[in-house]
Amino acid sequence: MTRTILTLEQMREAEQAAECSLGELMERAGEALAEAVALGSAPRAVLVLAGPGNNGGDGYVAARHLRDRGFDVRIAALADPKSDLAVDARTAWDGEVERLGDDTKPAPILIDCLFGTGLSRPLDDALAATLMRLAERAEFTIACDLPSGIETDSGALLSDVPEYDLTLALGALKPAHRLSPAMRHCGQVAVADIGIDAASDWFEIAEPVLPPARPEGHKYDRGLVQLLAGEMPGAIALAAKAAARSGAGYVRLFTSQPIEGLPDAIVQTDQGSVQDERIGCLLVGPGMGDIPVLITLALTAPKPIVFDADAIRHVGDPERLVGHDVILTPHEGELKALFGDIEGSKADRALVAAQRCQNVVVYKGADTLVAAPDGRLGFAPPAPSALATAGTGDVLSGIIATLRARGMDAFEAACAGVWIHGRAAERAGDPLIADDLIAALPDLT
Ligand SMILES: NC(=O)C1=CN([C@@H]2O[C@H](COP(=O)(O)OP(=O)(O)OC[C@H]3O[C@@H](n4cnc5c(N)ncnc54)[C@H](OP(=O)(O)O)[C@@H]3O)[C@@H](O)[C@H]2O)[C@@H](O)CC1
Ligand SMILES: Nc1ncnc2c1ncn2[C@@H]1O[C@H](COP(=O)(O)OP(=O)(O)O)[C@@H](O)[C@H]1O
Ligand SMILES: [K+]
Repeated sequence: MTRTILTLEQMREAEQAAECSLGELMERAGEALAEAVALGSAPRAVLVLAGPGNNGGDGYVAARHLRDRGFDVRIAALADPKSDLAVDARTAWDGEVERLGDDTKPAPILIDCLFGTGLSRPLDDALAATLMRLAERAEFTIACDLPSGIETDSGALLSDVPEYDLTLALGALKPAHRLSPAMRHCGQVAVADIGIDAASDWFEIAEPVLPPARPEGHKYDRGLVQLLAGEMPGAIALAAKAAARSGAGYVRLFTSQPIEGLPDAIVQTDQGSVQDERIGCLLVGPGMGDIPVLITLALTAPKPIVFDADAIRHVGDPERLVGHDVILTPHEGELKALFGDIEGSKADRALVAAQRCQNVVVYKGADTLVAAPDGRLGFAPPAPSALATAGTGDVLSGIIATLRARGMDAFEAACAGVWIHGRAAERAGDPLIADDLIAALPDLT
């Protein structure tokens, strides 16, 4: 299922537009938090850390519901509640409230309700140290909405942040749940439906629906991927094999020097034209090296193109791509080489890049984003860090080129490719080499 992602501003608008009162939203949030804890653990000792805002308010509500479910609940508050809603929630809790500090005793279950989307500055050192200590001593840690210390729109860590077992996002995911470095601190991320109903162009990329192959179809129906080889045979071989194993009907490689060890089914030729009507998608960049003329050649083709790796560095001016049908797959360095320094969060940078070249941009990294020029932004679910090894990007561009050749729209193909790539990595294990991803592709495509 696709999960919506809302920024701080969108979240606040959605809260105001909700059909029920804000108090009711908080009641549902706290109840959902208690439910999540009860699902993860039999009744035992719980410590709720409550901040001064509405995140703290959620904590008082959760405490009440957990006590009703038989949990032995303590609350440690950083300060008295400041917001009206939090004051009401505090009033409805008739148990004791400890003052949070160096001497606060840990409990096996820790619920962090210190700060959520309203965090405006780093936690002070003593508070961050107390939070780290209590999280280390707990057996099950759960963050309400966001781990405290995380900036919701950028995913930045403003101070030391524990790694939680579970984060319960209220109403919708926030960008930080799917941006680095924050996302690795969230653990499993569940969304509580509290009655917020907001549409957004931002979402978490979900399992794709791939185009079915026509039973009576021929090889071109399944997609002809045309690769333009350059100087480095290893990278182009990975991309070609990934394209073939993603279900392309035909993978053809224009190369002046045949590459040894490729399956015979991948046709290698030094003849041919990028004008061939049957081409479903061109792929240029993996193993390209310093042959910029390949970009000029590819841009004469009236067909979709994937530009990866060296091809991205050699485009020169992003506006050169306007009017063409291109997917770009840059990592951080390649994005910077083509677009220069762009201000803002990774999400902002991805969208500015897509706008400037008027094409789909797959902005890779530990967090990968897929941006469209119309403002759609897909956030990849977490993928194994074992992907940080040479050649995995070549595999990704091969997958995306095939999905494009199979007839998927550029944005859909890019999102689907990113999702499949991450799941292939999960199957390949840790450590992995890029070739292992290819072996996992047939089951996923
Ligand atoms: N969205 C929804 O539909 C619903 C949202 N709900 C919940 O509301 C949460 C957002 O609540 P929120 O806006 O009150 O902000 P919150 O995160 O509690 O923190 C603000 C307080 O902390 C303070 N403060 C900030 N940084 C600080 C620091 N470093 N060190 C010390 N203090 C610091 C700040 O003070 P100030 O900056 O004003 O000085 C202010 O007092 C959201 O995450 C979700 O849990 C649900 O209840 C209902 C449905
Ligand atoms: N720490 C990480 N966690 C998850 N995925 C990662 C991480 N580092 C890199 N990746 C993914 O691995 C791939 C690396 O691609 P790229 O940087 O182009 O490498 P190469 O050029 O060697 O193939 C990208 O899909 C990227 O999103
Ligand atoms: K929190």
